[in-house]
Amino acid sequence: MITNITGTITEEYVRRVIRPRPRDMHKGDCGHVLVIAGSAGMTGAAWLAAGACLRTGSGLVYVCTPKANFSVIQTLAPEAICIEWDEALRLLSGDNTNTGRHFSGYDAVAFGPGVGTGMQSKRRLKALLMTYGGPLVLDADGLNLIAGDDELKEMVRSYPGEIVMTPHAGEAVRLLQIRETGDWKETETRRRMASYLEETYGVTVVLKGAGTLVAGRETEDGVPRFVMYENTTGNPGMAAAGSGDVLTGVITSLAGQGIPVTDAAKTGVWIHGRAGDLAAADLGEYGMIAGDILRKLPAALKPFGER
Ligand SMILES: NC(=O)C1=CN([C@@H]2O[C@H](COP(=O)(O)OP(=O)(O)OC[C@H]3O[C@@H](n4cnc5c(N)ncnc54)[C@H](O)[C@@H]3O)[C@@H](O)[C@H]2O)[C@@H](O)CC1
Ligand SMILES: Nc1ncnc2c1ncn2[C@@H]1O[C@H](COP(=O)(O)OP(=O)(O)O)[C@@H](O)[C@H]1O
Ligand SMILES: [Mg+2]
Repeated sequence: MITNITGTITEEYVRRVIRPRPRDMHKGDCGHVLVIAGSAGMTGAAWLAAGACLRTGSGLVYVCTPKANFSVIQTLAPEAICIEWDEALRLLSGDNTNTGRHFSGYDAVAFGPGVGTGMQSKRRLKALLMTYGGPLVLDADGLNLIAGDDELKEMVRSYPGEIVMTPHAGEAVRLLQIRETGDWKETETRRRMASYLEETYGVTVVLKGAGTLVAGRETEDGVPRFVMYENTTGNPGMAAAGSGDVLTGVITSLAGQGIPVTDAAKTGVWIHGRAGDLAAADLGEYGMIAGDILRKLPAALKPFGER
């Protein structure tokens, strides 16, 4: 297991990934994404993740959430399209009849924030892994479901497309089924967890927290090699409910815009942390909430879109 850091995620790097938009771009070029999130009492998780997709530049954002959440999400983010699971699955499997529009499929999908860990969520995650083969971001209850089900673990390992997992330390320990005796905040422990998760699941891993780590593979001279980067943005004001749901949306949006998932993960954590830093500068680390990080995403992204 490699625990050396390849480097840090810097503004210069982000500038290479997020480019000014071509003048003739249209919304079909910016990614159609699907966010599967929320449950009764957890509307916020769905709004924060879907809102972050919109604010990161996705062309079209579908939110799959229980019907009871629709009116809240349509009020907070009327730009998003709310759908129920049956329709999401139909579109995932390429059936676009009855949509009244041309629909060529989702460019990226997120699964997990606030969906719960019951049988219904488990069945849906299995159906998603079997039906969809594109870029997939797994967070929160998506990760908790995988941690408790060997069949899901195998489905993740054999998934034909690219996956990003975004655990916090508590979720990482569940996924690794370890009884971590070291300090979860200790640098070496965090690096070992990120590296081991990447190796175990064969996915890009975003181990969240102060100094978020991104572990994955990058190809050099045609050969994939293990890489691990540490983020340089963010602050303790982000230790607030829903901050991670915003990150899920940012990474999903970038992946849906065609950025390879390890780059989407690296760029996403930097932008998300920068938005958190802008929120802290305005409001302070005590009073800021996840919605403030979401509202600062445009300011965090703005310099990279300027010609
Ligand atoms: N408004 C909403 O709808 C919200 C919904 N949420 C959803 O609530 C569900 C439960 O997620 P939680 O993460 O709260 O619960 P978890 O039980 O997964 O994680 C919290 C536990 O992990 C421990 N932990 C250790 N290291 C940690 C670290 N570095 N960061 C965070 N926790 C660490 C904490 O002490 C705590 O005991 C998820 O589905 C999540 O998406 C949350 O995102 C909060 C907001
Ligand atoms: N002390 C900190 N410094 C920097 N970033 C932090 C800090 N605490 C939390 N964060 C960030 O906030 C987010 C929290 O995500 P998560 O634990 O999943 O919250 P939630 O599930 O409530 O949305 C992560 O992106 C994490 O990196
Ligand atoms: Mg979370």
